[in-house]
Formats: sequence, C-alpha cells, structure tokens
Amino acid sequence: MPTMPGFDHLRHVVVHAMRPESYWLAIAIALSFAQGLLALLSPWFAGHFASEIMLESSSFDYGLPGLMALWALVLAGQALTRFLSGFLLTRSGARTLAVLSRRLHDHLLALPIPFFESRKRGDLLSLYSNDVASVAHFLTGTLAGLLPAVAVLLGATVMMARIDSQVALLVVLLAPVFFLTLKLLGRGLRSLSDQVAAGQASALGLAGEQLSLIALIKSFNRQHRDGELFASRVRDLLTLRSDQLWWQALLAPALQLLSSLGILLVLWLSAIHLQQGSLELSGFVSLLMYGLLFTRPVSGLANLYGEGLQARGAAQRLQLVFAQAPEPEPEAVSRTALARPGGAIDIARVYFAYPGQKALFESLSLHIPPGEIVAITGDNGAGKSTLLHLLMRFVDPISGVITIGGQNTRKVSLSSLRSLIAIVTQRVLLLDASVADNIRYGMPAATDEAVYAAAGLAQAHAIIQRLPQGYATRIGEGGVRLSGGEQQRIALARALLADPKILILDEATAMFDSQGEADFVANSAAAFAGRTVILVTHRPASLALADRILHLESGVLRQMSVAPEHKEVFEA
Ligand SMILES: Nc1ncnc2c1ncn2[C@@H]1O[C@H](COP(=O)(O)OP(=O)(O)OP(=O)(O)O)[C@@H](O)[C@H]1O
Repeated sequence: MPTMPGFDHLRHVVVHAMRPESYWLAIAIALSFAQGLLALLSPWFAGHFASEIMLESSSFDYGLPGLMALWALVLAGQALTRFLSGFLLTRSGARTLAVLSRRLHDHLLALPIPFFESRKRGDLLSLYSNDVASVAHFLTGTLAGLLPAVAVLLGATVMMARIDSQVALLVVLLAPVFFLTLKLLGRGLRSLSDQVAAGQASALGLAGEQLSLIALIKSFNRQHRDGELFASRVRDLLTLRSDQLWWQALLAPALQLLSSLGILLVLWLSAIHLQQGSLELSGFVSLLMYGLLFTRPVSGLANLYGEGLQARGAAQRLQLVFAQAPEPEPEAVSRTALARPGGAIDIARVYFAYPGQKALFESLSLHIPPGEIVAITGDNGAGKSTLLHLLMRFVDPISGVITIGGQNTRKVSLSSLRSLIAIVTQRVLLLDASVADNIRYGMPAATDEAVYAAAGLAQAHAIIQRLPQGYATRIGEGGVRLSGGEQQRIALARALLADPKILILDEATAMFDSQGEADFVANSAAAFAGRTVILVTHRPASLALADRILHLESGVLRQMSVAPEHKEVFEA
C-alpha cells in the first residue's frame, strides 16, 4: 500500500502478493482505460447525431446509418472491454486474497505462543473473514477501477474545453467544492468504520467462545443470560452500523445532488452560449452528454471513500499482526541443529517472569543426565508447566541458559529442538480426524504397524479397537466423541510414535482408569527405553517410576525421595 505511511510490514506482504498479478492488473487497467476512452466517444456521436437530424452541417461522411453503425460498434467495444477488465480485476482480487490469506496464516503460525494468549480468537478470525478481503478488494477492485474513472473525468473535461472553454473552466472550479463536501461528510464515517470493525470482531469472538463452551452454558442454565450478552453486543453493533449506514446513505445522494447541480450550471451556461450563437447545437448536445459522464464516477467516488475507510482500518489491524516478530530464530540459528540430542539437559540460573508479574523463577537450576526419569511435583501455580514451556522454548528465560548436550537451546533451530521433545499435557489437543491420523500427526509417514505399536505402549490399542470403526473412527472437534481417558491415551500414543529423545508427561495419565494406569506403569520400561523422561505428577504410581523426585516451590527445585513401601514423598 504505497501511499499509506506506517504500513511497512503489510506493504511488503501486499507487494509480494500482488506481484504475480501485476501483468494481469496492467492489462485490466489498460482495458478499463480503453473502456473509458470509448465512453468519451458517445457524447461525440450524440453531437453528430443531433446535427444529422437537425440537418445542421455535419462533418460525418457516412450519413445517419453509418453513424449509428459506428456508434453501436463503439458501444459493443465498451461492453467487451468492461467485461474483460471486470473479469481480470475480480480474478486478480480473488488471487490476491488467496495469497494474502495464506501469508496471514503462515505468519500467525510462526508467531510465539504468548501472542495468542493476549489476543481474542474472534479478533484473529475477523482478520481472515473481513480484513484481508477488505484490503484485497480495495486494491484490486476499488482502486484499480478508479484510475480509469479519473481518466474519464479528465478526458471529459478536456473534450469540454475543446468545445467551450468557459464551460470547462466552470467544471474545474466546481471540482474543489465537490471534494470538500466529500471530506466533510466522510469525517463522520471514519471513526465509525473502525468501531464497527471492532464491534464485529467482538460479537464474532463472543459467539465463538459461547459455542465452544456450550456444555458449560447448559449446565449452569446460562442460555438466556449468555444469549442476552450476545444480543447486547449485537445491539451495540447495530447502533454503530445504523449510524454508519446513515452517513453512507447520505454521502452518495449528497454528492450526486452536488454534481447534478453542477451539470445544471453547465447546462445553463451552454444554453446561454447556444442562444448567443457561440455554440452549435451539436456542441451543446456533446457538452450535455460529457456532463452526464461525470455522474457515474462521482457516485463511484462516494463508494470509494467508504471502502477506503474500511480498508484503512483493516490495513491497520493487519499491520499490527504482520509487525509482530515470529518466534526468534535468526538465519544462522535456523540452520544449526542440535548436535547431541540425547545429551544431558541443563537449566542454569534461569530468571523468568511473565510480563507485568513478579518473578516466577529467580535462579532456577537443574541438571538431568541422559536417560534419567525425573518427576516434578509442586503446588498449583508453582511453575511446573512454565518450566516445561521454557524447555520447549514456548517462552524464553529473561536471563540464564538452558542447554541440551552442552548446546544452548537458543542457539539451535527450533525445529531440531522441538522434534527432540514430545509433550503430553493434561489438557489434550486433538484434531477432528480419525484416531490413526491423530496418532500420526507428528509422523505422517508412519506405517500402520508403527501406529499400533505406539498405541500398544500407551495402553490405547485395545480401547481403540473397541471404537465403532477402530483406528478409522472420527473423533470430532477436540476429540469430543472420546472419553477423557481415551483422549489421553491417544495423545500418549502420538507422543511415543514420534520416538522422542525427551518425553514430557504433564499429568498425562491422570484420566486413565486405575487398571490402565497400572498397565502403563508396569509396561513403562518399553515406553521410556532410551529416553530422558520428565514426569509432572502427584500420583504415587507414577512417582514410583522416577529415578529422582523434585519438588518445585517458590521458584526453587528441592530433591525428595520416595518410601517404596508407602509410596509417600518426603524431603530427602
Ligand atoms: N501465559 C501466562 N501469562 C501470565 N501468567 C501466567 C501464564 N501462564 C501461567 N501464568 C502464571 O504463572 C504461574 C505458574 O503457572 P504454571 O502453569 O507454570 O503452574 P503449574 O505449576 O503448572 O500449575 P498447575 O499445577 O496448576 O498446572 C501461575 O501463577 C500462573 O497464574
């Protein structure tokens, strides 16, 4: 968007998206210009037509039939160029929209997790549903379509000047009045279009949240109250939309009226010149037709203003997202893989605080030798998940270093780090796909046998076989058609199939039934073989698996030990 200041990141993306279209856009604009030029011919034909029928001296050699035939040809040319330019412009618009949507999605996928924690889902979704479309439509539809319209206006003024210079001067003098009115009326629209966009995102976000919490709403009988909450957002939006529509509805007729009054003035001056004999009838008719040519671009300008405001707001919201830096991975780092993935994990003097909060860890240190099974316990909110997120580099320490096999994890590629670690959390994330596809998520090329083996290790195989279509059973969004324990078993199978060097189980068997957990514990040697395992758990059966138990409290890890006969934990 070359004319708008402060849109650097978006401009880069838009230029990239539109580059493949530049050839077709140039052809479409050229065709639109041709259409505009052909439109300029009609008043000329009308002038000659008038002089033919009034038997004025005509400069046209082929008589009335020839004139009409040529006029018809010009009109056909106008239709053809309009069709071709319209098609090419809308096709370029659709293609630009597709590329922009893809770039937006790729960019969002590359952003760090904290970005998503501070944004509403509805705001992000409306970037796809409204903003990208608004910018693409403005650039390829409105703006590209406007250039020829401006050319028609200029061309018509030049043609008028050739017939009657005083009339053309009047048109030039009226133009600033017109633009001033456009600016004044548009002022009311500007802030409204931003507020409407924010209101739309907020209503969309609330609807999305409520639909995803449908069971909660029903269990607390909140249908009415939550429905009312949504209704009040929609009412607010409607008030804003009504105001916006009022201004929008006013804009086009006001401009139309202004330009019609201008045409009346032109007509009046032309009539005076006709009566004075300084203007022929053919010139008079042509002038009138050129005046009428002004009306279409004028109402187009009113639309342009409204759409321009919407596109500006959309561009601002997109710019805010594109300006966000992706997960920190400088070029040099992105090519460095972990050299010793099976090496020891060392967390050294890590200081970490969430933005605006007091430090969670001031100097956290931990050494985990390769192949160790370490359990971490701690109260709710002690920072266990945060510690795992630091390992995965979902967040980075403010100071201190985390190394694997002696390599600083901030100096290796994120992909090599994350392909080393598999994490199973209490809140399982599953896709609306088959059980097999969910297990294969990280390893799409895995064979059926490998999938069954991983499911076996996770104590999931027998349960999956009892599902209606076994491994082919579709499990619904987020795995809604499965029980909590079934979901966890599938997530565990998915993690094991990835054959990670580091396996992190964050209360990963909490929803297993007691037999399932006992089976998993009894067979864990096979699942844990050759891996470093971090268990976040309070469950005695799982704690008993650990070589070492650490208790996290006040940002410090203390070693505990287990009394095997009681499975009780006490400080060592
Ligand atoms: N994204 C976040 N932004 C701000 N604060 C956060 C964020 N995530 C966690 N916290 C805060 O950091 C603290 C540690 O949270 P964390 O989830 O690491 O604890 P936990 O030990 O895993 O707890 P639990 O046993 O309940 O799972 C909590 O006080 C929590 O409120």
